[in-house]
Amino acid sequence: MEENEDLANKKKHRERHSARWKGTLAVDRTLPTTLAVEKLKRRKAKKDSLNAESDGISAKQKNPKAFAFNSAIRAERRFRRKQDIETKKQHIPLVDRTPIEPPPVLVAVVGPPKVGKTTLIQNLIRLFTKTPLANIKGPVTIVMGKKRRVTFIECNNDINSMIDLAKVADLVLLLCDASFGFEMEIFEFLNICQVHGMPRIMGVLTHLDMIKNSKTLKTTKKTLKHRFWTEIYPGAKLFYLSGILHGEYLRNEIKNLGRFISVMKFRPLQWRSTHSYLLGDRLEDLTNQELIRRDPKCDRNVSLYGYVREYP
Ligand SMILES: Nc1nc2c(ncn2[C@@H]2O[C@H](COP(=O)(O)OP(=O)(O)OP(=O)(O)O)[C@@H](O)[C@H]2O)c(=O)[nH]1
Repeated sequence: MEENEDLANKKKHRERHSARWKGTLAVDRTLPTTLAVEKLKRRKAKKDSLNAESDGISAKQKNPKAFAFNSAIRAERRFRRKQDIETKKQHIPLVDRTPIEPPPVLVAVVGPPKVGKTTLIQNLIRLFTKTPLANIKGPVTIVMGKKRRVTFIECNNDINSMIDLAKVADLVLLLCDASFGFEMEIFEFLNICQVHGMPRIMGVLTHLDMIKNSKTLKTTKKTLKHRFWTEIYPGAKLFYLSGILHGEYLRNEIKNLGRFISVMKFRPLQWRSTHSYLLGDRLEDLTNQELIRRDPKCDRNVSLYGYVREYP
């Protein structure tokens, strides 16, 4: 009887109603989730930094082993790089002495005969001025941007012109007939450039449409590119003008080349800073015509227009 009374007094077992326990949303609370781990890590890092700050020592000082380098080679490289940067800072920086209103950038178009120099200059002039220029006599200066004027000069195929232009050109467009390959003139010009401070040089491959086989075209482009890189420097810019249509190069390719020239930055050259020069791009004879008529060999008064590029 007593036993029965005890059982009646005891609470009855009740089923759990929570969904977690019914199995549908059961989550093992003992396993930490990635979020929880992240949170813990962050809390620990904060605590560590606070501790370090309070002690007045950094985490690196506190636990140097954790910050020791893993690879001796990598550490050596890092050290060498740091030293290089420090030594570089010790050099006297190159002073850019270009005036506020700089003279036009001089672009020399160099290459063997019949390679397409005149056509290229004409196309570039047409692109920026929207006016075709049929006859090109001497240097042509055009405006390429808000702050950039460019003078194009075609280089004659003689050594004197090459030497003169190598001394004054800011940028050289080195044209090469891809169906023929690099010619002697190109190597000659590069040698001349080398002793005159080496201006910026960009290669332009023309007559690519003469190579009909696509496989040959691909290999030619590749070989010429690598040959060009060995002569200038690996990675030197080389443009491809893949064909001519109605006497003009493809508009897109010319646009690309023009854009490249218009935004190009020029480093001041050491050689130029010690060799001032005057570039006359226009010449006018002011002598009295009557005097010339009387004596064709009389002394002449000549007026030269151009820019003095003087570096004090
Ligand atoms: N098929 C083809 N013909 C071209 C290409 N580039 C130029 N030409 C032609 O080659 C000929 C010579 O071009 P020019 O621009 O006069 O060459 P140049 O280098 O100024 O010649 P010189 O002033 O005599 O040294 C022209 O008839 C052009 O149409 C090209 O990529 N493909």
